[in-house]
Amino acid sequence: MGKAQKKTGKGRLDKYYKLAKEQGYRARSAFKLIQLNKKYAFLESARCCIDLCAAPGGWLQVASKYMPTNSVIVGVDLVPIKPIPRVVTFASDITTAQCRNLIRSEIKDWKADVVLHDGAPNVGTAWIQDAYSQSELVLMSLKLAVDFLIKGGTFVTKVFRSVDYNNLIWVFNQLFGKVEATKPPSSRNVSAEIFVVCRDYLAPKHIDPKFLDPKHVFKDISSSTSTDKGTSANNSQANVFQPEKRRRKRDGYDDGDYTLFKKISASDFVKNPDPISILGSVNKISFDTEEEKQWLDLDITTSDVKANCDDLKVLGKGDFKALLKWRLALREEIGIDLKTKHADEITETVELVEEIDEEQQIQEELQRLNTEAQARTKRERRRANEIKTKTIQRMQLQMTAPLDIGLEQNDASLVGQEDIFDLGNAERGLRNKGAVPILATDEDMPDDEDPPHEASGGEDEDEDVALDSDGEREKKLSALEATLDGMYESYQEKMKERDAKYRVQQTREKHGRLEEWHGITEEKDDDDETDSEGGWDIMEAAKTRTDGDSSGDESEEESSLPAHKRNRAEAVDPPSNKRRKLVADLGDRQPTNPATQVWFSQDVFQGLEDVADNSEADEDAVMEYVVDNDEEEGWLQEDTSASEAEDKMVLQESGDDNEDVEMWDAADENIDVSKRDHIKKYGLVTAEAVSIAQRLANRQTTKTHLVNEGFNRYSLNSKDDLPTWFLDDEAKYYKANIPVTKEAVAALRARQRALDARPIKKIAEAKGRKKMRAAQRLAKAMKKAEGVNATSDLSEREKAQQIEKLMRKGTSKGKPKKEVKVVVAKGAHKGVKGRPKGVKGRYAMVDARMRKEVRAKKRKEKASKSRKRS
Ligand SMILES: C[S@@+](CC[C@H](N)C(=O)[O-])C[C@H]1O[C@@H](n2cnc3c(N)ncnc32)[C@H](O)[C@@H]1O
Repeated sequence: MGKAQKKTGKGRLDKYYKLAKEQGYRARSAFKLIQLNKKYAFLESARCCIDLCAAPGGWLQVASKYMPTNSVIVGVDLVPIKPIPRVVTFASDITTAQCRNLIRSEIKDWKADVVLHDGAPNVGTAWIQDAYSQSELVLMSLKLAVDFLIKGGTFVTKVFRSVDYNNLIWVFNQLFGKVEATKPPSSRNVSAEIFVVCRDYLAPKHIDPKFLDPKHVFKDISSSTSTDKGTSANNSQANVFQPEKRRRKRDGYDDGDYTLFKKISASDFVKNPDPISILGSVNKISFDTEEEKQWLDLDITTSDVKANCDDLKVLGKGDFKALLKWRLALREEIGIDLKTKHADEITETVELVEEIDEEQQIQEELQRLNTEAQARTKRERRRANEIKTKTIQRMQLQMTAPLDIGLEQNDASLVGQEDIFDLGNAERGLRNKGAVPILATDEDMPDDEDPPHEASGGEDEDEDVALDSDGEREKKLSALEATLDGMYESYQEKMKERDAKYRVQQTREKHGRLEEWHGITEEKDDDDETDSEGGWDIMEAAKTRTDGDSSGDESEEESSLPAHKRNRAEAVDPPSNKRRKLVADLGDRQPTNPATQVWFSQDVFQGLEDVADNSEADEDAVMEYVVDNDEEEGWLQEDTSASEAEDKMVLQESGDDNEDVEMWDAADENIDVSKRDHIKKYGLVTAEAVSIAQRLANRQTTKTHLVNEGFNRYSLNSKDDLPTWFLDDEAKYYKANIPVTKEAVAALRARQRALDARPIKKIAEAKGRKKMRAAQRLAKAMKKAEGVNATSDLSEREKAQQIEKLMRKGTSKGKPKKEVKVVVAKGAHKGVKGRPKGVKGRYAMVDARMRKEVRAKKRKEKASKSRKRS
């Protein structure tokens, strides 16, 4: 789980949570409705919508956004819902007649085109009031829906896969033309919730009340559950002893426990008197406590047992038996059960074993190994199948809204799949790839610890003798340069780490260079090996590294080299000084990694090669990696924002219809076009560029003149084989000085100011709220003033005074914020918990440093004010 993800509550702060925050939705569930609507498109044409169980209002926000203006939207929940523009809400229990009457009075004789229900009992603050179970709530919502829905209308409801699921679906099918159950991508995988979209309401003249009566709808199941308590255990037994053949009685999930994943601690499993039902009902046996971890080190806990404990849902009969045996052995080991074998019995067994002839032993051993291997392959195959099914399911459910940003990355069911396209890993992989030749070069070198320039005195002596003096000097020189380069790079690294200013400068420089850089110039290197590396390789490498965690090893290996060797190695093939363009044709390469194979074995990828052969357009099915680095100009993406400019690697998946994504093709590279595109999008962004443009516009210069100016002593320098530090220095100081005009700088500043002044959405909303409150205050004051004016008890003078007072209040800025006393947590206040002594009213404990910061801020403000005045 990533850092940003909250550890508790199913990692609540997932991408949809963040997206919801970003887009101003009150609940992440809003995306479920967006995705459902994307698939079934019921909101766009709806004129009236009723949302049952609507708090906090995420779905209402979506409805109000997607439904036509002037449509009627009504939201009901046990808890009050904060106002939403164009939406009427009230607090009521959807299972009551009062709720029905409220809706009726709201929509009058209209009929609803859509009825939504996302209710869940025991959710929200009013959970105590929830008397109904989820399924009953669904039925209640259906009862309301059939009352208000128009013929052909749509009812969307959330159901959980429980014992009642099939009965509910059956009822839906009686009342609607089309009933589909679906799980939108934003619905968490661990949740057993499913959304049923019932379309084409049949609007029968008479509906048998039994259809909507929980007693009748859920009768069968409840009777079976009450009489069949034993079957649940039997079912567990069946799960364990006939995992392949079993016909599970799909009881669904326990009420209130709608998670798909169940875990039990090893001690619970070992100590529980009914291990079989545990094996049949949980997904994993975990070893968390110290004692349990010690059990992992015991001989009886073989690697097979560990693997089996990890995922019980994929085990076969033999595996379950092995687990039960292990449990018995462990119980004996830890003294829960008495040892059954006496010492003499054991001796006897040993003697017996000795008697068995050797060949038979080998046969048995072979057979055992075979069975084990078979079981393992079977397990692997089953796992692969499961992964494949889940992937396909996800792809089917995946909708192409921009919000569907990928699949859940933390889903354990997609092991391996998520990191195929993990850019971070790929980047690391690439770096490590770059390191491979480095290490290889090092290994090829004589196995001594001497620095390169001293190597000639070691085992290389014979070779050195053969060298003429020039060659020798050259060799020494290049070795020296390599060392220098390495040292320079590590110096830069250290500077970067230490000096914040330097970092800012670097970033600025990078940004500065962004403008100067016009696309990807193919830097064809002599080093074919690196150039021929495709994006595929990188992905593969990244994947392998993640799997085997070898990246750490390699980098460790690298860092374990002596410093001078490392430096030399980097100098031999300085990966950080190259921008590589890696184009991988998917058709050319065969994935070797099983996870990758699973990914590409999906139906959607079938026939890709054929199509690629036939159509030129499909060459776009190429993944393009562009690797950049700190020293070189940044990657010129569409967005030049600081964070993106700092991204070192960008993966683009291009397609004909995707105009947003530019395809950088080495063969079809057109610097001018990309430059023009960039200018079109962002305008001129450097003072130099604006100055030149002004000169051109004012006819102070001509195109030919500019072209001629481009050929100068700065542009014709060959940069081949020059050390990095020298090139860096040159980039800083050795460049043509293009004159900039005051106007150009002013124009750019003005543009930046305009950009800065553009309020972000939140600010705009806050301003809107403020305005609305001010208007409300004024309206209230005016109403009161009218009242005062109308009274006959007051004299005209008193009336005027009161009205003036009221209007002053109405136009004031609202209640002044209560002053918060700042208490610095030092001296007597240090470490004080609760209210510090002698402090009255609202207070805030602050760090001493914070006060300094506040003072510094005030000082700065004061200074800037006085500067403005003068
Ligand atoms: C998952 S939330 C709904 C979220 C909502 N769709 C949204 O997007 O903001 C479930 C809601 O059902 C409400 N609820 C549960 N039982 C209810 C009942 N009997 N009547 C009305 N609302 C109920 C809860 O108060 C809770 O707010």
